[in-house]
This record gives sequence, structure tokens and C-alpha cells, in this order.
Amino acid sequence: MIPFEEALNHVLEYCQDYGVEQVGLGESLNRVLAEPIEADRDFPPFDRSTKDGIAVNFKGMQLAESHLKIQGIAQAGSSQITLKDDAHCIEIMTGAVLPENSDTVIMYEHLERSNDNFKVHKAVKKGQNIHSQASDVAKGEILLPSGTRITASEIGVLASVGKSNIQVKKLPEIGVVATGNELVEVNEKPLAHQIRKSNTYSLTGLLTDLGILSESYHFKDDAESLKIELEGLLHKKDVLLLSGGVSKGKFDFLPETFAKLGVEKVFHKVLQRPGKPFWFGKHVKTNTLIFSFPGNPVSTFANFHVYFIPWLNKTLGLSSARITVFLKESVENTTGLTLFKGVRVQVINGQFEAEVVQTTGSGDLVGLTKIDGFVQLPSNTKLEKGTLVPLVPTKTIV
Ligand SMILES: Nc1nc2c(c(=O)[nH]1)N[C@H]1C(S)=C(S)[C@@H](COP(=O)(O)OP(=O)(O)OC[C@H]3O[C@@H](n4cnc5c(N)ncnc54)[C@H](O)[C@@H]3O)O[C@H]1N2
Ligand code: MOO
Repeated sequence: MIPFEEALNHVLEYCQDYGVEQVGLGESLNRVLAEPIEADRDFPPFDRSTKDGIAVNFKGMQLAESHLKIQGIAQAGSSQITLKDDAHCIEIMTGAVLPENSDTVIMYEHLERSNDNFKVHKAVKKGQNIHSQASDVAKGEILLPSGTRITASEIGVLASVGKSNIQVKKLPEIGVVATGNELVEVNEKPLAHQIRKSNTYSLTGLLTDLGILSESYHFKDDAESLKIELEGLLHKKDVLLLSGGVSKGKFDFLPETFAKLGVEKVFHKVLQRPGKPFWFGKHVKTNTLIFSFPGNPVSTFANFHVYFIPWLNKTLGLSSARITVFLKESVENTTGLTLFKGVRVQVINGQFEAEVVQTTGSGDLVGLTKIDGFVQLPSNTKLEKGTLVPLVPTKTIV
């Protein structure tokens, strides 16, 4: 058995580069850019009005006494027109190109109309209500560096520079595998000795949240068929996430099956709870990584967050957020294991405070719905109320 930190470091040593692919703008959410995105024109591309009103020549307006004759109208989407007489004005709509020879926009609320004239009844500042060309970004500037994660705000930028197809980092092909004779399908009625499988659904949901589509499988606890099925998957997938069958039981066939298939074991069993019997390895021939999580639902769920997410982030060149929270009460870890305790997180006076949620253990999957994450507690320590501890979030906090 190895300490948790050592296990995590080992997993992170196995980050991979899965290459690059092109996706459409609509499929790019959550992906990681594999090319820098440049401004293809100035932002904004022309001096644009920020108000509905009139465009004037500031100097000419002051000479025009009080009445500004309307020369025409500038609509958003129409090409630029020219203010021909300095003492006249052009009606202008928000988003329209500022007419040539005008330099100031006055909003309708500060004007009074009579026939074909406007009278200004509020002090005007030269240059007001204009969003100047290139004031946000100049043509050629890098808007998004390669390696940026594409969220909704990046999508808007990609759209405005005309990127209908984008080079992104390829994601690993992932197979999610449940093992166990006791497991039945969700739509089946379990017999007294059976349970419905849930881990593959949790794992698939977690992957979907990360923008990864996966395929799920269920294999029985039978050494021969496990070997055949897993061999097939090693050739099809970059990563296998398994749950169950890795502990000491008479039917926990996975470790020996991996050995028979030539999967190199990096480690088996970690000084942590939950998730202790975690098995991690690599099939060098097919370059497939195996995350074989212990079957208890909380163990699978915790280990996905603790190991797989940092691995994926590093693989994609993203940093993993380091979040710390204050303990709301003192907590003692009397074990020689790193403990991951489920907590509810609240913001109190601007501080994240974590309260331990009592659950019945690593089989308590309902308990997972009540927590926002796990706090990481080092072995054999008592941590006083108010101590800052690392948090592995499992839900969006706040
Ligand atoms: N003698 C020992 N026994 C156990 C040890 C140990 O060190 N020595 N470790 C315990 C710990 S800790 C854990 S965690 C479990 C992990 O065991 P396995 O990975 O072999 O998992 P299974 O025995 O197959 O299943 C455990 C539990 O989880 C349920 N399960 C499994 N898969 C699913 C699924 N897809 N959906 C829902 N539930 C699932 C399964 O029915 C079992 O109840 O071992 C301890 N034992
Ligand atoms: O380590 Mo096991 O994951 O506690 O139940």
C-alpha cells in the first residue's frame, strides 16, 4: 500500500497527448483550444453608436444655435453615411456606424423634436456615446491563447471572429465498466440478493459533465469471460474506468485478469478511505490506461474526483483548481490513512466553511447527494475548528 500523495503523483505521471481534431463551433463547448484565436478585424470594427439618438459634429453643433436640422438616418447594418453640414444632425441607432464628419452622439432622452429639427436640452461632451473602433481589441491581437478551455464566453468570441470550425485537443476514448453478478439493469426489478447498477451511470454522468461521451459495459464475475471482454476493450479504448472486483474477495478477478492480459500494474491499494483498493495500470501494447476503482459507490465517486479529474486536466494542459475551505468544527483522523470526508460547504461572511456530513460509509450513495465535496484530512491528526483544508468539490459551490 502506498500513501495517497504518492499514488496521485504516479497517476499524473501517466498523462497522455491524444492529439488534435477539428470540431464545429456547436460542438466545441468544454473542449480545449489547440490553436490561438486572433482578432480577424478590430473590435469594434468601426466607431459605433452606443445610444439611439442623433450624431452631430460637436463644433458645428455649438455654432448652430439651438436647432439641429435632421439630414437623414443611420441604421445598424447600413453602410456609413456622411454628415454634410456641420450644423445639422443625423438620427442614429445603437450599433450603427458613426457618420463621417460627426464625432458625438446625443440620446433621444436629452432632445426635443420639433418638425425636422432637434433641440438639445442637456449639456453635451465631445465624443460621448461612441464605442471607438479597436478600443476593445485591435486586428491581429490574440484573443484566446491555445490551451484555453472553451466555455460559453469563449464561444461568443469564436463566433465573432468567424470560427465555424475549431482545432481542439482530442479527448480520450473512454469505456466505463461495471463488474459484479449482483448487478442488474436500471429497468429491471432486482431480486432480494441483487442491486441495480448505479456506478456506471454516475461515472457516465461525471464524464458528460466534463464534455466526454463514453460507452458503458457490464461484465459478470467470471475470470474467463472477463479476460475476453477486457482484451477487446483494451484494443478499442484509451482509458478504462472500472468499478468493483479489485479487493480481496474470491470473485474479485480484476487484478489477476489485468496481469494475464499484460497490463502493467503501477500500484494497487492506497492508504486512503474511501477508495483504498484502487488499482491503476497501463497496457503498454495498446497504450490503454486502467483506472480500476473499488466498487463501493462512494469509493468509485471519490476516486474519480481525486485521481481521474486531475489526470484529465493535466492531460489536456489545464490546471486543477486548488480549493481550500475552513473546517466548521474540529475533526480528528485517528487512522493511518488519508481520509476524504463528505462535507456541505456554505459561504459565511465571505468564507467557505465546510461541515462534515454524517454518512454510513462508502456504500452510502444517497449520502453523495447531500455533500458538496470531500475535505482531505491527513493521517493521524486532529484539526481544530477554523483550520484550512483542501476540498475536492463534487458539486458547483455557491
Ligand atoms: N478482506 C477485505 N475485504 C475488503 C477490503 C479489504 O481491504 N479486505 N476492502 C473493502 C473496501 S475498502 C472496499 S471499497 C471494497 C471494494 O471492493 P471491490 O472493488 O472488490 O468491489 P465489489 O466487492 O465488487 O463491490 C463492493 C460493493 O459495491 C457494490 N457495487 C459494485 N459495483 C457497483 C455498481 N456498478 N453499482 C452499484 N454498486 C456497485 C457491490 O454490490 C458491493 O456492495 O471491498 C471491501 N472489502
Ligand atoms: O476504501 Mo473502501 O472505499 O472504504 O469502502
